[in-house]
Amino acid sequence: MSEPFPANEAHLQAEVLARALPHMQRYDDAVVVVKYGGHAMGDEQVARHFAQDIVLLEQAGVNPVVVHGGGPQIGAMLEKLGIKSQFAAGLRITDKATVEIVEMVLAGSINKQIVGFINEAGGKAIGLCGKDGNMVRARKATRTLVDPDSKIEQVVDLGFVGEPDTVDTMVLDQILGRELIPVLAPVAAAVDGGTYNVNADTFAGAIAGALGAKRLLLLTDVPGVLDKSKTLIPKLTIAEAHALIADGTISGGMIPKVETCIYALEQGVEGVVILDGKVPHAVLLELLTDHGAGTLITR
Ligand SMILES: Nc1ncnc2c1ncn2[C@@H]1O[C@H](COP(=O)(O)OP(=O)(O)O)[C@@H](O)[C@H]1O
Ligand SMILES: CC(=O)N[C@@H](CCC(=O)OP(=O)(O)O)C(=O)O
Repeated sequence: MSEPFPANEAHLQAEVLARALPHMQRYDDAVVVVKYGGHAMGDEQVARHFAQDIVLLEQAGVNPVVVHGGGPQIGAMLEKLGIKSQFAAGLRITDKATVEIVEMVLAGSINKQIVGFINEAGGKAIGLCGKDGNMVRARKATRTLVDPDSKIEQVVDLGFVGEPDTVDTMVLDQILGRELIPVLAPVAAAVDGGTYNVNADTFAGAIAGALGAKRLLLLTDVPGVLDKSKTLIPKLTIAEAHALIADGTISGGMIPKVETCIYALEQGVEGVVILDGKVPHAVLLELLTDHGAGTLITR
């Protein structure tokens, strides 16, 4: 339990709660998918605040679904094991040895860590990955990249990197609305039974689309989408986002993030926000106060 406000500040707490009411009503019974990126997870105190936010949402009648990443944590484990890793278009080129580590780190240690934090905050979290109940089946992902010098297009083999092919929400439908909070690791089954490493943003977008989520929040380590002079862009349309990818303003890990936003919006998700997950209570700030944070992308 946190320290109570002194008596003279208690009215402030009541005021704050009352002001959150219209926001709570807006999201009553709605599904909100929150993607918690590996870079945003670094600080344990921030992770505890994140867990509190998720439990508070659930208490307020929202149905939060957490999808987590873990890119830096996978990188650290690969380095420990002496396995080299490379990225193309923001995606980790994943060989057989790497996909085993990816599954171990994502569906094992990180998933259970987040479940632990949410349960410590008084929630009832259930940790799953895309393989559970055949929730997410993936197909092999490919990317075509243009060589900056020769300008020749090259197809890059990303190995065991998958893109969601089908999403079966049966397991999530059983969980949601019953005070249980699903926490999902972005590992999926291949149609032939193997394992695919799926970018966590892409995974979150597919889940949000399949569930018809009202909001998708992507928590990362930057304030949102930044322009060339590193200033936050508060609002973007799909067309503007495409243009920023094409002119190179959006690069690296921000590419799958923004592509996910576009996909989720096209699937019917009402609004998608990219925001800084290292800000304490970033989720509550975005959903339950008048001050939106980060970059809101809309159709
Ligand atoms: N235009 C941009 N605005 C903000 N971040 C960008 C942009 N272009 C590239 N990035 C990079 O994308 C990173 C976020 O993606 P990523 O590292 O994959 O985060 P996460 O682990 O949270 O998914 C930022 O830290 C930044 O280095
Ligand atoms: C294919 C691919 O790139 N998969 C990611 C999965 C984890 C992830 O996406 O984590 P963040 O959200 O922290 O970046 C990876 O291997 O790093």
